[in-house]
Amino acid sequence: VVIAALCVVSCTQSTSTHNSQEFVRVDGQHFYVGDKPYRYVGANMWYGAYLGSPGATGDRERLIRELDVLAEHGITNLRVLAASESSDLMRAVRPAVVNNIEGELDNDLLLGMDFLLAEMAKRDMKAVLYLNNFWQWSGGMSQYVAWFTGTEVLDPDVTGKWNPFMDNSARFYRIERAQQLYRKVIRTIVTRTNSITGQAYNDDPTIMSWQLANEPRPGSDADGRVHFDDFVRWIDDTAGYIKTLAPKQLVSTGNEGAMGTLGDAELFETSHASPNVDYLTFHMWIKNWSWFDITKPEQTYDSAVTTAKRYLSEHVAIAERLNKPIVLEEFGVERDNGAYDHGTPVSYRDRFYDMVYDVIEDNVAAGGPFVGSNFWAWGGFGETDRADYMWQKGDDFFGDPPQEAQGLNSVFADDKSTLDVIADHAKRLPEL
Ligand SMILES: O=C1NC[C@H](CO)[C@@H](O)[C@@H]1O
Repeated sequence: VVIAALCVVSCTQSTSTHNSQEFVRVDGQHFYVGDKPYRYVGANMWYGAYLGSPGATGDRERLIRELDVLAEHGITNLRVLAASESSDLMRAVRPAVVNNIEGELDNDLLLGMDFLLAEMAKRDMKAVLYLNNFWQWSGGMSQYVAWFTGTEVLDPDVTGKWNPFMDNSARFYRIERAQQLYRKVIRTIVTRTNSITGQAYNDDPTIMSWQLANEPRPGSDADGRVHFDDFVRWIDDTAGYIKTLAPKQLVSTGNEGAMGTLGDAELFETSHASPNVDYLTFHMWIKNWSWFDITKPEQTYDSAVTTAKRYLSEHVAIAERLNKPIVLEEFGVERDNGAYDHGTPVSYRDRFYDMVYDVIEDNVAAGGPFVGSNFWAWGGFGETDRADYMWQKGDDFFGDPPQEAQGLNSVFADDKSTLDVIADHAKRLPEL
C-alpha cells in the first residue's frame, strides 16, 4: 500500500511535471488550449503505439528520435491508430490490439500507447486516436463483421474488388454484437490508466480527440446509400457514448468528407451535424481519386490543384454552416515518377503541401474554421529491402500501412525539402 501511495504521488507529480498542458476545447469554429487559439501542423503516424511497445514490434529508440525530429519542425499533432483487430486479411498489420471476438487485448501494444503518450506529453504534442478502421490494413470493421457473422471478409487485396468489401465493412454499423465488442474496446482504452505516467487516458490533455475510425463510410458509392441512416445513427450514438466516457476530450469521426459519404457533400453535412461530433475532419487524395497522375504530372497537376482547391473550399463552407472547426487530417502525394526510395525527388509533393498550407493560412488569417492539418504520412527512419516494397510481419513500419508500397506517401526524416515546407508553415501559423 505504501509503495502504491508513493507511486501515485510520484507518478502524479511526474505527470504534472511533464504534462502542464490543458485540454483542447472547441468554441464555435475554433480550437483553444487555455485561452489561446489552437491551430496545428500535424502528421499521420499510424504506427506510433507499435513502435512504443516493449514487445516484438517496439523500437523505442527510433520512436524517440522521430518525435524529436517532428517537434523540431513544429509538427505537434499526431494522428495514431489506437485499435487494430487480428485478421486473416492479407495486408492487415500483425500483431493487433484486439486479439479475438472475446475482446482480449494485446498488452504490449497497450503499453506501447502508454509510452507514446508519455513521450508526446514531454514534447507538448497532441494526439488524435482512432478506434477502428473502415479499411483492411488493421483488420477493422470487416474483421468485426467476420467475427459476428461467420462470413468471409471479401479481402480486396485478394479479390481486387472494392465495392463488395466496402458494403461488407458497412454491415458493421448494423450488427449489435459487433457494436457491443467495439464499445467494450472503446471503454477499455478510453478509461485506461497510463502505466508510465499514472494518468487516466480520459484525463490526459495529451489526447485531443477520440476518433470513431479511420475513414468510416456509409458503404460503397454504388450501393451504400440505402444504409445512410444507419451510418448517421452510428456516428451520433457512438460519439455520444465516447462523450460519456471522456467529457474533457473531443470526439471526431475520421471521415474523408464528401468523398467519404458517397460523393455527396450534403450527406457529409447531415452526418456531421450531431452535437456529439465536436469538429469536422476531411481527407484529400488527388491520386486515389484520379485527379492527379504522377506519371503524367505536367498534364495533370494544374487541374488536380484546381479540383483540390474546390474540394477544400466546399468543406470550409460546410464547417461555417455547422459552426465547427475543420481539419484536413490526411493529404499526400507520391514521390516524383512514383518512386519509393529515400532520397528520390519529391517536387510535386512539396508543391502540393505548399498549396494546401497556403489555403489553410489564408483561412486562418481570415478567422475561418480551417485550422489544422495532418499530412499522410510520417515515415521517419523506416527502411525496407523488400523487392516488392510490401510490408511483412517484423519489417520496419512506414507511414504507408501494410496494404501499400512502403515509401508510397511516406515523408522520411531525410526528406529535407518537404520538412522545410512543413516547418515554414508551422512557423507562420501561430502569428496569423
Ligand atoms: O486512411 C487512408 N487513406 C489513404 C491512404 C493512402 O492511400 C491509405 O493508406 C489509408 O488507408
